[in-house]
This record gives sequence, C-alpha cells and structure tokens, in this order.
Amino acid sequence: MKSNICVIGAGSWGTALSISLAKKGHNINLWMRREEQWLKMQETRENIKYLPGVLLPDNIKLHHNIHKALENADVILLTVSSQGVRQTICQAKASIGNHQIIVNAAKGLENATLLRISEVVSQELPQNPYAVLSGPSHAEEVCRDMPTTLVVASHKKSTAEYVQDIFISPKLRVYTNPDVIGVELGGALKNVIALGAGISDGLGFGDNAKAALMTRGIREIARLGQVMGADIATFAGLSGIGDLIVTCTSMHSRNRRCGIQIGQGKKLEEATQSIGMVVEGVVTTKVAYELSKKYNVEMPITAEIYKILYENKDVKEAVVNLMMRSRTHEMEEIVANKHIEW
Ligand SMILES: NC(=O)C1=CN([C@@H]2O[C@H](COP(=O)(O)OP(=O)(O)OC[C@H]3O[C@@H](n4cnc5c(N)ncnc54)[C@H](OP(=O)(O)O)[C@@H]3O)[C@@H](O)[C@H]2O)C=CC1
Ligand SMILES: O=C(CO)COP(=O)(O)O
Repeated sequence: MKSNICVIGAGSWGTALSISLAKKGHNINLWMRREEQWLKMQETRENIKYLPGVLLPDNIKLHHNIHKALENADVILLTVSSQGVRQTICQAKASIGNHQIIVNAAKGLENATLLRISEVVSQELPQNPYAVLSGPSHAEEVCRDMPTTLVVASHKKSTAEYVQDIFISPKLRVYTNPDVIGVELGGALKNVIALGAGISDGLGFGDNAKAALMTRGIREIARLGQVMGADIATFAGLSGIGDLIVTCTSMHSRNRRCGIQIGQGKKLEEATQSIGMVVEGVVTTKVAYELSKKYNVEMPITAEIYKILYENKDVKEAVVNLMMRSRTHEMEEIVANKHIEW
C-alpha cells in the first residue's frame, strides 16, 4: 500500500519519519514554516540544522506552502513541537478534509490548557480520525535504519491498524494499542524524568540513582495516568517504560542533555539554548506539576524538578528532599489490597 503523506514540521523527528516512510515508497510532502530552511533543504537535500549527515530520498517533496503540502494527503503527520500543534492546525485547517487521518508524533501537553494533544486536535478537527505514534525512537537512529519499535494508539482499531501498516517496515516494528490516554501521557511525562536523569548525571551520580529515578519515575507517571483514565498496563509498554529507558540513558536525548547541564550548574535558559532543539520536558514539567495538583496525585520527582526549573531550587537540596521524604511502602496498592494482616 502506497499512501500520500503530508508531514507537518521538518525538525529532526519529522525529517527522520519522512525518510523512513519515503524508503517504504510512500509519497511524502514535507512542510516547514521557515522559508530559509525550505530554500536550503531544496539546495542540499539534507536537514543540516536538525538531522545532518542523511540525504533525503527523491520521493520527499519539500514545501513551504502548507495548503500545497496538504493536497491529496491520505495521512497528516504532526511533527512540530507540542506548543506549536494548535497554531499549526489552525493555519492548515482550511485545506484539511474530514476524511484525512491525523497522526500526532509530538510528545508533550499543551501549556495553556493542560490538554493532551489528542484533545487539542479534537477541539480543532473534531471529525477527523486520530492516532498517536510514540515509543523509544531517537530520530538519529530511525533515519539510519537502526531497528526501532513504535506503538500507534487510536480509539478506532481500523485507524490504528491502517497507521501501523503505513509505518511498519523490517527496521521499524509498529504495535497497536487502544489506550490513547496512556500512550500520550507516557510519551510526554517520560521527558520530565529524563531531565531528572540528566540532572543526576550532571551531579556526578551513578547508575543506582538513575535506576531509582526511572523506576520511581514510571510509578508516578502511572499514578497520574491511571487517575486521568489510562490503562496502567500501557506504562509497562513501549510508550511508557520503553521510552523512559531510551530517553534517560541516551546521549541523543535533548531532555537528558539539558538536565546534565542543569546538574552541572547551568541556568535553564542557557541549557535549552545550547541544545538548539525542542526540549519538551521543560514545559511538560510545569503542566505535569499542575496536573498532579489538579488530580491530587503525589509526584515527588516531578515536584522537585519543577522547583529546580521554575523556582531556582538548588539541585542538591532537591536530592536531599527526595531521599529524606517521609518513608512509604514501595507499592501502596499491594499493601492496601492485602487481605492478610501485614
Ligand atoms: N527527535 C526525536 O528523536 C523525537 C522527537 N519526538 C517529538 O517530536 C516533536 C518534534 O521534535 P523534534 O523534531 O525532535 O524537534 P526539533 O527541535 O528537531 O524540531 C522542532 C520542529 O518544530 C517546529 N516548531 C517549533 N515550535 C513551533 C511552533 N510554535 N509552531 C510551529 N512549529 C514549531 C520547528 O520549526 P522551526 O525550525 O521553524 O523552529 C521544527 O520543525 C517533539 O514533541 C518531540 O518530543 C518524538 C520522537 C522522537
Ligand atoms: O522521545 C524521544 C525518543 O523516544 C526523544 O527524546 P528527546 O526529546 O529527549 O531527544
């Protein structure tokens, strides 16, 4: 099956997915908002700023006019940063028909509304079929055909399977999941913990600390997720623990690299500027902190990272707070569910 796919956003992820889809033989229209980037990429057939060293296959057409890029698209793949999704959809809306499938690949939450991206899309395009694509997948590896697994979630099985078919290849194995909320929250919230893992590395801590952050991190992600309607099993999957592992351990991760600089004493603004690409976890930390208060869910790691990023809290003091919190059971629900006296 060959489809016409419009990829909205030519950052590292939009470019890598375009390359992967083009190699499968799909026709790709890749849209970017900056004219200067469009001119440069036409000349070089390379995304020098976001994904250097990889040439674009011929069946990727580059666009600066969003309406032209959307012509005849079966699927619209959103790959701009989360805070740009609503504005970009509004810009494109007049050329989007109800039948076109929207696939979101951004991992974040909307700052102004605390909404998940599926909720943003359904406010702006209520009729369109929707799926979210997530999982442990650094652009730098996907564009070089390194084996990768992804998950596509949609409320409609036929939509999830259609999108699975579009992306799946011998190098890109794609699973389906009906749990849109869980897949979206796992993909967004792991970036907060990855910032924390980076801070831990920047402070010179070791593997024990990182394992603790990842394990306790997925617990608090799952706690919030369950209250927000996700299936807890999803957090043990690719968009949960899978993406948490890759983001907390890889030097490709912008969130982790940003955290390392903060752990070494740099200011947030300096750190994000030096990365030069989107560091989704910074805004997501604020949204997650607000959601934890809204839903009354304990998220101690998120709360400390919030205070480091937004209240100038000393990183070492944050570590002391985490280590010296009042003691708890590892799994509160096991204790609560025990019928025996314990
Ligand atoms: N890189 C990766 O390995 C992966 C990234 N993702 C997710 O994909 C999304 C995009 O990230 P990625 O491509 O890596 O980021 P990059 O920093 O490489 O690129 C960001 C892209 O978003 C565009 N953009 C930024 N802000 C806005 C805005 N306000 N309105 C419209 N467009 C905007 C940028 O355009 P411009 O250049 O004009 O600023 C650029 O095309 C993120 O949510 C990220 O979490 C998911 C999986 C893997
Ligand atoms: O989501 C990602 C990998 O799955 C990319 O993570 P970063 O945004 O931290 O680079």
